[in-house]
Amino acid sequence: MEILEITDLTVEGFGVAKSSGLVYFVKGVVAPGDVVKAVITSQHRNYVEAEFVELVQPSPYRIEPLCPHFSQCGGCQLQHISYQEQLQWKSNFASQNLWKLAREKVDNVHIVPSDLLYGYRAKAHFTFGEENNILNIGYFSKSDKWFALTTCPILKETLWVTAQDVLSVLRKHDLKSYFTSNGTLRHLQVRVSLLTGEKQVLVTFTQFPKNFENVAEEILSAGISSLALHQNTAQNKTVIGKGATLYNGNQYVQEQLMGKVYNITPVSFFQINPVQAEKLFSIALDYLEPQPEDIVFEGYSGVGAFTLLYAQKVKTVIAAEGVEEAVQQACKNAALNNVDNVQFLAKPVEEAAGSLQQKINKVVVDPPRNGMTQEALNAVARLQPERIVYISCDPSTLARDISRFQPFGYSLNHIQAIDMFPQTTHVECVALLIKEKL
Ligand SMILES: C[S@@+](CC[C@H](N)C(=O)[O-])C[C@H]1O[C@@H](n2cnc3c(N)ncnc32)[C@H](O)[C@@H]1O
Repeated sequence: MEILEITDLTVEGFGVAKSSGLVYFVKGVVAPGDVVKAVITSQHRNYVEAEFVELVQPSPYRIEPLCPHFSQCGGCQLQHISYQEQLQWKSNFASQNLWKLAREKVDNVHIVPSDLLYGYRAKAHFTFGEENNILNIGYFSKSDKWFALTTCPILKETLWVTAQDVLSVLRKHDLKSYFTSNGTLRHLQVRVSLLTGEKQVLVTFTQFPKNFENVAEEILSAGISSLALHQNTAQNKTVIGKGATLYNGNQYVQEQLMGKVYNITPVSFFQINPVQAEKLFSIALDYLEPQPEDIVFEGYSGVGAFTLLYAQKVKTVIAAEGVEEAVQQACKNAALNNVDNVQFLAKPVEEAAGSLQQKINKVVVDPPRNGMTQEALNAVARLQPERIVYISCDPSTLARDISRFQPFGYSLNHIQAIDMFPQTTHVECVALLIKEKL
């Protein structure tokens, strides 16, 4: 048995400790500042894996987690430490990555806190399963076992109530779950609009029930304005597959960001915490410093959530997004907001950035978690924009990409983090890269 002082947490929520020149990764509910007893589970050349056994001395940052599923769930890795300490962890995580991967020294990356510590998520997806033979909604645990939910406090209250209403309808129809009972019901996704209060539901099946029209009608009559039933036969846990989608009620719900309105379908990517997204985008807007003569290239533009916020302040925007459906949606959103100076390209950034004819003077990128490919990054750097605004949901891939932009003459000028997902280890950042004048 080892006695270890936990000094940090990994993104997965494992404790980090150092002892006798070795780094320990400790599984279990531990907090920075804890002194714990742990048992070694495997030994590697320069690190050791261990499992928490008992607390010797609790960290001063420890608090009682609000959610009864906390130890099992794995979705909220930081719920047991104070909010101030969560923010500190996120800021350190960004600083450490910037130094380790890009040799950019930024002490205490400024982080914008969230006003809501719980009840902030406007969209969630659940997996169906049975507990004591009763259909329920749940999540997969840290050890990949399905468990039924009695609550999920990071969700908006109306979202949770809507999920329960849909569940009641499905229970009446005696449907069984795919993942625990070989039935047909797979996932339930719910979104609530902060702008209109509309509720949007997506139910996925391996096979539609024979009476699906009745099921749809009953779900709609529970106060849901937009419903999609989707068929997915994939033998994995993906929500959306290749099967048909049947829309009932409205195809869209409307959401708003900084005065712009967006139609969102059940399969569109859209910010799940619109309040914090506005803070994120206003920092990105500051960094972009849009001017009437600017020609901007935006990569990974999704449904145009950020694009529409600055387009009318610049001359032209060329925006590239890899998912065709999102591009169609972006065009509709532009029209809805009378924005007519954006050309949306349904192309990967790798291809789009390399084929531009115009001189681009500013770039915005908002890639997925794994960051930019070297090919996309080269194509963007070759445009030689004077500034690049990089929106990122993973400080480690952000730092890696900053280091890849450095040989092209770019360096980090400003960076801020925004807490979009309190209680979790997710950190969103906006960075401004400026091209040095030779
Ligand atoms: C983090 S989202 C950003 C979306 C948008 N900026 C927003 O806030 O709504 C990343 C987007 O990049 C798209 N994407 C992923 N790889 C891509 C690629 N190689 N080229 C273009 N778009 C890509 C995804 O479909 C997704 O819409």
